[in-house]
Amino acid sequence: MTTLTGKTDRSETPASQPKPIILETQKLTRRFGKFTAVDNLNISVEQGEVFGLLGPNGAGKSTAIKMLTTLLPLSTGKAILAGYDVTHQPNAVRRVIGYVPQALSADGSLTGYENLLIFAKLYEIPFSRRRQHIRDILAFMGLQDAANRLVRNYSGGMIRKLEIAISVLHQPQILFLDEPTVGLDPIARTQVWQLVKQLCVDYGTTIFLTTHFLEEADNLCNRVAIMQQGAVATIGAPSDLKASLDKPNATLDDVFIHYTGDQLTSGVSYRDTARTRRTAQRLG
Ligand SMILES: Nc1ncnc2c1ncn2[C@@H]1O[C@H](COP(=O)(O)OP(=O)(O)OP(=O)(O)O)[C@@H](O)[C@H]1O
Repeated sequence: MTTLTGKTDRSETPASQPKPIILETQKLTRRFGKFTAVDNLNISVEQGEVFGLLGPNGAGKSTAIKMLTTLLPLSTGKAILAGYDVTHQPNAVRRVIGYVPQALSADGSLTGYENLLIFAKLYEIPFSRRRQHIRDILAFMGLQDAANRLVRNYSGGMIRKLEIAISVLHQPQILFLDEPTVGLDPIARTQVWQLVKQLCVDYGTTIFLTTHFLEEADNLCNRVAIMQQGAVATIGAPSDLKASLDKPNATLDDVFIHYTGDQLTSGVSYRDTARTRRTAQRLG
């Protein structure tokens, strides 16, 4: 079955077949002056995987995503996405990725449909297919009834869904989500995570995300990397990481604390930050 991403539905792929690596970094490094924000990052992500980049504030997660999405030049190292080199083939990389940044990116003064229309034009989706394509995506996101409402009247969860809809309009192979559920209430968070999972299951989209919600990362991610001070402290399937701790019924929180010490440079604990962000209002 051809899908939104233009790829084959994963359900048709035999489970035993090894999946290709769609994203690989080799010694990915970013310095700001003398400070190293991302330090020799080596990560590989399989096609169709949900991969989570975790870590305390300032660990380097957003900087890594900005390099992978061509928004920030690499200091040293290499990153290959869907066969394209981010340094030497940035335009090709941009065509195969979608990106939802932390900050609000939808235009509140336009309707949901108009927001999508602008990007459909930017992505050069042919006029004959534009209308139907936007309708299909709005339906997938459960936003069809809100299509003609101004986005400034959307809830935070609806805006996030619209931003994800915009980011997959051009059928990216890899979707980057930088803290997609920050500031959302628990119900909206669950809806967004379900959508992300659905994108992956139905359309084979590879998801690369950051989050501060470890329980959700545990449920959603096939593998996670925990970053600490720019470097990968550990990487693996949540179940394997939990099993590797000498603690019965260990959670991903336990794994996180084990590798990071659960302390921010400011002295505020990671859990406090996650709690604060849980109640934050994205739209002010
Ligand atoms: N443009 C910049 N100039 C100087 N330092 C920067 C710049 N961007 C990021 N940094 C620093 O790099 C480090 C990593 O920041 P980054 O935003 O990648 O962390 P993060 O893990 O995404 O944190 P958070 O969870 O708070 O989003 C931080 O110490 C930050 O202050």
